[in-house]
Amino acid sequence: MSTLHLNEFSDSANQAIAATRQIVADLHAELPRNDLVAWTAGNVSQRVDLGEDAPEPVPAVFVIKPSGVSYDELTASNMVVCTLDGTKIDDDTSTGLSPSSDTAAHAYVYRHMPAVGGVVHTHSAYATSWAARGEVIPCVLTMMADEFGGDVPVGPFALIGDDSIGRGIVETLQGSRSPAVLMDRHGPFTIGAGAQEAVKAAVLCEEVARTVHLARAYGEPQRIAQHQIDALYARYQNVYGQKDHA
Ligand SMILES: O=C(CO)[C@@H](O)[C@H](O)COP(=O)(O)O
Repeated sequence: MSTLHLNEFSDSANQAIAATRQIVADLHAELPRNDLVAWTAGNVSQRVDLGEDAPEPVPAVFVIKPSGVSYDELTASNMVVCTLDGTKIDDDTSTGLSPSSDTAAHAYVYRHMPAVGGVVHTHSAYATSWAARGEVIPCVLTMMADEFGGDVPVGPFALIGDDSIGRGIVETLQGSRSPAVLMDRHGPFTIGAGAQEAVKAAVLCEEVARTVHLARAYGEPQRIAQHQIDALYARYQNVYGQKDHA
């Protein structure tokens, strides 16, 4: 198939893509702000559903950062637009501006988890130290029950560059309440309804990785009973926060 260009999409699709490029560029600033990344090693993406405006066979695209570019230099105009097979479209960025090296993993998640609208990857220090040991973070804090609905699971060891990481994320998170997976000896990947929710999960994943690590330095924290985890999860997911307020 020849390279798609943005001008093949409808006006409303272009507006949705432009808005998403701004959202994804802005959310990348949260990674260094929350101390989740070193240098350029972390990325955020968000799906754009094109609905009835889709030029067949492209029902959705996603927006992700270019690889290896400083967070300070990320703007809406250098966010890369890809089809769900991970191919960059002609998106008015330079042809030399390659998407993140984790693009194939994000694309695999979008293809296999239709409810997921945002994906984040970081190498945040404490979560990555659990990943380095291949150790599940046990649900010993109410915040974990709230956000993750249980333990933060570990996914398989997988090499970067093809579908392997994406397959590991999907295998681990499909059917799980957790929006975070610690990929074995790599680091955390998080998902959400949109990129903002996935960034939130990345921030909270690092927070619970840090606090459980600190707790274990002085003792053996106890896992919360399953019925209490279920009650906390139900309350946080359904009652916490403001109604009709992002
Ligand atoms: O884990 C790795 C590399 O080992 C990746 O997560 C990269 O560190 C992400 O960098 P970008 O290509 O997104 O800039």
